[in-house]
Amino acid sequence: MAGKKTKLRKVVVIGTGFVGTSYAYALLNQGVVNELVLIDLDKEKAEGEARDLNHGMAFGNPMRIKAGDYEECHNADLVVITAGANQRPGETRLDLVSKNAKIFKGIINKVMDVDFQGIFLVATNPVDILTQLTREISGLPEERVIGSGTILDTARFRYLLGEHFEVDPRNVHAYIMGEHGDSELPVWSHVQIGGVPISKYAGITDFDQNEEMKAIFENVRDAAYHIIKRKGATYYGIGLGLVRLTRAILNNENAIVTVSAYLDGQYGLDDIYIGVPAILNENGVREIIELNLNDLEKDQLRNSADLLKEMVDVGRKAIQ
Ligand SMILES: NC(=O)C1=CN([C@@H]2O[C@H](COP(=O)(O)OP(=O)(O)OC[C@H]3O[C@@H](n4cnc5c(N)ncnc54)[C@H](O)[C@@H]3O)[C@@H](O)[C@H]2O)C=CC1
Ligand SMILES: CC(=O)C(=O)O
Repeated sequence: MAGKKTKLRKVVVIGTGFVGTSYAYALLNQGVVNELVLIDLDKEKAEGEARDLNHGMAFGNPMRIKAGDYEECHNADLVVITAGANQRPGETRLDLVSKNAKIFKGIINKVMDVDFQGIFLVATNPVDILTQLTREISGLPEERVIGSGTILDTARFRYLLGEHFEVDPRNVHAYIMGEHGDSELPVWSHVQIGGVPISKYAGITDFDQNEEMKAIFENVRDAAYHIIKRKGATYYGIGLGLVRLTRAILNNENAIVTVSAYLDGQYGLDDIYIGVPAILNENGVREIIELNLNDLEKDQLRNSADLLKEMVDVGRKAIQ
């Protein structure tokens, strides 16, 4: 029967460690793509992961999964990068910058060598800095280079607020902005529960002084440390977050999500990738949502951006 040809949706994931394979597993369960190619420095690992995932196909969603090489990026819609070192207990994300910047230089050059025309989605830490370096190395337009940014932190914030107020986290609207890391900020001025501002819902006005609210934010900010101390790495949350972003992009959803996106004057910041709410669609970042932040939030965002700018320079020097 002649019919409308459906567009193939091909994703390549580079790095098949904890994060890359959690993403692949979540993709298989949610049926977002037609083809998934796994690339890793350790080719045997990528091959083993592809076989294992394929053996779940009868219970998941039909798609092609295989291990491959960089030429697969030529016609990919999306290249997701999860390759590189992760934090050891006590290490910050920023401690990884030089090591992972060098790994990224090699990876991005190999992807661009095969004339990649799609969108990069970066998860490797420090994610804001590696996203900026990905853009600089690849030369792609900024809207087509995206970092997972604070998508996970925002999900953690919504989850903890939902637990505290006994409301489904899907009905909690809240953002974490800034660095995906220790300098991030909770945007208390825009938290809403079912459309009701949190100050009205909870009867609290000074969130930064309230012990319970402070503890919620600290648990968000320090979540990775708490998990890494207990199990060595975090991966399920970000795996699902990356699928959320994949859907927003490949389904042309125009979804508002917090990602690391390029600022060119928004929030008074220039030439920086940082976590902000943005509208994502098949072209990448369509638009940055500019919230009316209060003075404290503006200061916190600027401090976070200043720190990231310094670390971008460290990353640039490492790959000169
Ligand atoms: N953005 C976020 O919210 C999150 C980011 N992460 C970050 O994701 C990254 C990956 O973490 P894990 O999967 O736990 O690490 P992992 O060590 O389990 O996996 C990393 C993989 O990268 C591969 N790799 C290393 N160099 C490579 C190269 N040049 N080319 C191709 N593959 C290469 C390794 O062989 C390994 O399979 C880390 O930087 C981690 O901090 C982790 C959790 C959340
Ligand atoms: C490791 C990391 O970046 C996280 O879990 O937030």
